[in-house]
Amino acid sequence: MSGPLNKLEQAGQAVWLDFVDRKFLADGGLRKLIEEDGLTGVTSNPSIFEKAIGHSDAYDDGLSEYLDKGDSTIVAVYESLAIADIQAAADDLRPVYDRLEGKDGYVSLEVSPYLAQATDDTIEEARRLAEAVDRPNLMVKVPGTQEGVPAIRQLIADGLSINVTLLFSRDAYRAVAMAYLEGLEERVAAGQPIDRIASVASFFISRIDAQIDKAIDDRIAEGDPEADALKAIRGKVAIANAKLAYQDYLAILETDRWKALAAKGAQVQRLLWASTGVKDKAYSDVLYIETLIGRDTVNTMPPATMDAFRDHGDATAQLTNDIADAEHVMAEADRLHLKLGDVTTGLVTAGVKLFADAADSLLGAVAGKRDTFLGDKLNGMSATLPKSLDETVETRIGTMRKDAWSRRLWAADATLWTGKDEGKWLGWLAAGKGEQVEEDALAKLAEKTKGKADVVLLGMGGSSLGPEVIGAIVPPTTGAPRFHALDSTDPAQVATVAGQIDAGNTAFLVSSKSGSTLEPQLLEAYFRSLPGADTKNFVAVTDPGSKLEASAKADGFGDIFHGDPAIGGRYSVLSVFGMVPAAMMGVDVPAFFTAAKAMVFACGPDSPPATNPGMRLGAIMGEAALAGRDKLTILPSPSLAAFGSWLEQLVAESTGKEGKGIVPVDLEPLGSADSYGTDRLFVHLHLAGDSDDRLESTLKALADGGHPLVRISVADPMQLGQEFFRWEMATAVAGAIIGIDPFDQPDVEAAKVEARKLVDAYEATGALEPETPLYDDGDIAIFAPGDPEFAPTDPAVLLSTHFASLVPGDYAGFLAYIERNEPHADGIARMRAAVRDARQVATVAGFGPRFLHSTGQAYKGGPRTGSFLEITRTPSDDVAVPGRKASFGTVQLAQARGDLDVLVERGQRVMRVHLKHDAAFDRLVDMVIASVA
Ligand SMILES: O=P(O)(O)OC[C@H]1O[C@](O)(CO)[C@@H](O)[C@@H]1O
Ligand SMILES: O=C[C@H](O)[C@H](O)COP(=O)(O)O
Repeated sequence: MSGPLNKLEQAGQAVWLDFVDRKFLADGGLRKLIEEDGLTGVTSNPSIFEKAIGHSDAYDDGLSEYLDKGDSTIVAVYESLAIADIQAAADDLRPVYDRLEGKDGYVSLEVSPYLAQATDDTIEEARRLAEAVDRPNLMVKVPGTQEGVPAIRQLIADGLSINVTLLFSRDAYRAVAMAYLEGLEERVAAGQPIDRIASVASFFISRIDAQIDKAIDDRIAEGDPEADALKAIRGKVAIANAKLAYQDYLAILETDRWKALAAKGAQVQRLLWASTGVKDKAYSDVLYIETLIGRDTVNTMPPATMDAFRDHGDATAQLTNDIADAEHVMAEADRLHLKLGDVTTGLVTAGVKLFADAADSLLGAVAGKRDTFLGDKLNGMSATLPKSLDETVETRIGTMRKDAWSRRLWAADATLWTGKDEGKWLGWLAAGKGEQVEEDALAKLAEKTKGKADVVLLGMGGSSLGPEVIGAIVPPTTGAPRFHALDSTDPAQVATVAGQIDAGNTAFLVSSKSGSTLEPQLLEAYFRSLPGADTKNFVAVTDPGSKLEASAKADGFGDIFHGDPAIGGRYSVLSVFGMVPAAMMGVDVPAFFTAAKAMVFACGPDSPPATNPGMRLGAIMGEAALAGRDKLTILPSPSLAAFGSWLEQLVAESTGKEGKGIVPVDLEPLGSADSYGTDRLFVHLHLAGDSDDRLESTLKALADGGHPLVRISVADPMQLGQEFFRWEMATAVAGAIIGIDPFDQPDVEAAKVEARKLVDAYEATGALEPETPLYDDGDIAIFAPGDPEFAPTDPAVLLSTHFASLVPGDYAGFLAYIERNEPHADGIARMRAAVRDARQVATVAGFGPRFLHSTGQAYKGGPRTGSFLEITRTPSDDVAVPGRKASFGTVQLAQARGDLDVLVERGQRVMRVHLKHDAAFDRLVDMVIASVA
């Protein structure tokens, strides 16, 4: 053969192809080039794979095969495809490699561009890729950044063949040339062979001209007096730079250091001309080939450039011609202040970014294909947002991608948030993969619990809400015990649960991360005192070293499970705090995690924000909050109604602080679309099979009316774990956008301190501190200690004044320290609907003390837009706490008063209505509804 491409070989230059594509390989395209054009190598980069994989369906068969395994990360999927191509190309080139005894015949695969600034990670990744590709004619491509240089030295010393990429300056080239020599010297010193180690230094051409030429054009357009001199070097700087780099190469060959290595069989590190497709169409399409032909060099050509050279290239060697001219061009560039140094430095950063962008886009494309493949095994999500919110969300997603939020979140980078200790609180990421629980131990516990009639969980907030939601939504196996979560000091509620069980045939679960929360302590004392209760049937779930762990051990609990201290309570549902109760209530935990995995991987570090369901939802929540839509209104389909009580703790306690945050609105009765203000973000969670016509038509009306609406679809209740994980990620992301630490709860302790003070005083004196009501008729009493504006008067006036202060953007809260039962929930719902419709404000409600460990943080620390009606009552049948003077009823009242004091202190509006007997509740409901009518 004697075409121009073949002639390059005679001039000492190797022809490589800067392109990979599955179909091209499968069709024998590469073998044809090897046979007909004398091609001896192939290069790839993230942009090349992005074009190949991201924009064609040629890879879909391979993709399905991989995705079938179920637990592949997106990077693993991408790598499997890329590696298969690289192996195929390496196999095509293997005869060349063998014939040339390892001097050529290489295929290059680049390390992740995300690692270009990390030496150790680059080393690790290069070793891993070399092992995975498992071909002697692989060159691992490593960026020649400052951090890349020591990695290159190490990898050469390891015995890998390395293609150093992203070289733009002679200084950078000389640094990697030295790293190559050092790596070889290290091997020689260790008595290892060096003759099969190949390396190329990829020196980029066209990207330099693209920058310099643009600067020249701008200067000429501005009327620069040096226009002629500038024009004279247009399109010449990159070539001159490369020619001089080649002179540097020749100089290295003259050193004794090199000669010593050569004597041991070392191969030269060839300069490879990369980026040789012309970017300025005004230039000859073979400009960056013809000018750079010389001995022991490589030119890697994009297919079009290769075709052009085959067609009309001139293979005369010119690389060492006109060196003085090259020096003159460089001197002129310097004199004309074209700042080549800055350009080449900038190109390295831009080059890393460009490849990272391509990788993001590629991973996004793979993620999209993966989602399609998974179908409804991955819970779906769609959003209808008003235009301005949609734009800010997309802009945010763009900056999140550029700033690598997916990777940084998984890498526990606290600078995503406030830069404090957030990095220590990300154990929930691993928990999502099931890494925090031991399935065998749970299976044993499930077996042990099977024979019991009931399981009663005693715990608060993060230690009870997740299990309660699982119990309400996920179907247990048949014959499993009934499950009760008790998170109250309300005497009636305690008595209700006690009345439903036989303590001798019940498994009790005392659940507290800190192991020092008051309520589970009191409840444990109470249930252990019931006839038939046996501590062997008690299980503790707590963090290692807690007070609960010590007492459970001392008291002979049947089992103790340890939580992960790197997980905060509200993020703990996929750890033992959710999974121990799940196992006890008969949920198939391994199957639950298998179903959850699809979301965990979809939200993985390699899933760019646009295709990362947790990140996208977090961006919507965060941006909506910043735009004043800070009331996250949860509208589930009937079977998912319970989900909100877990979600509201996560969102409220995580984001509601420093006067900022998101106020979750759960279980608010559905209103007409026009009863909602512009401070709402609606989220509809839908379980397949559920239907609710009124809800559906309201959702449609909301979206049509310009309200933001996120719709989430869950195909199967076993996929509930996906929602736990999605929302954890989303909340962490929303926290980052809002600018707070989503893992602390700075305002929760204050109410506990106030309640403790009152209880301690009670234990000492036998009475709670007296208070003076504004109104008392023997049925109800009203207090408003925080507001001096209130004078003793008629209750109707007090209530209407209280609600009259609500303006759009505010929210009304009903904090009810009474039994959580249906009649109470109904009454509260009626009051909420009346206030919402009358004042066009969001309404929230919580039963105390349950909500104190959940949404209470946001009510105290979040936006100061709340106006609360606290409801307390004198219980008709109080329940004593064994070993204490204070009864459950007294403790509950102390908690309510402590809560009120702190709300007042934090500048929220609050009025308290005390019911002197249970029947007064209905009267209160009527009075509230009348007060806003
Ligand atoms: O599991 P623990 O330590 O008993 O805490 C229960 C709940 O109380 C809180 O600390 C709030 O008081 C929550 O964050 C937590 O989920
Ligand atoms: O190794 C090859 C390089 O990655 C490639 O030549 C870069 O070319 P570009 O500047 O056209 O992206």
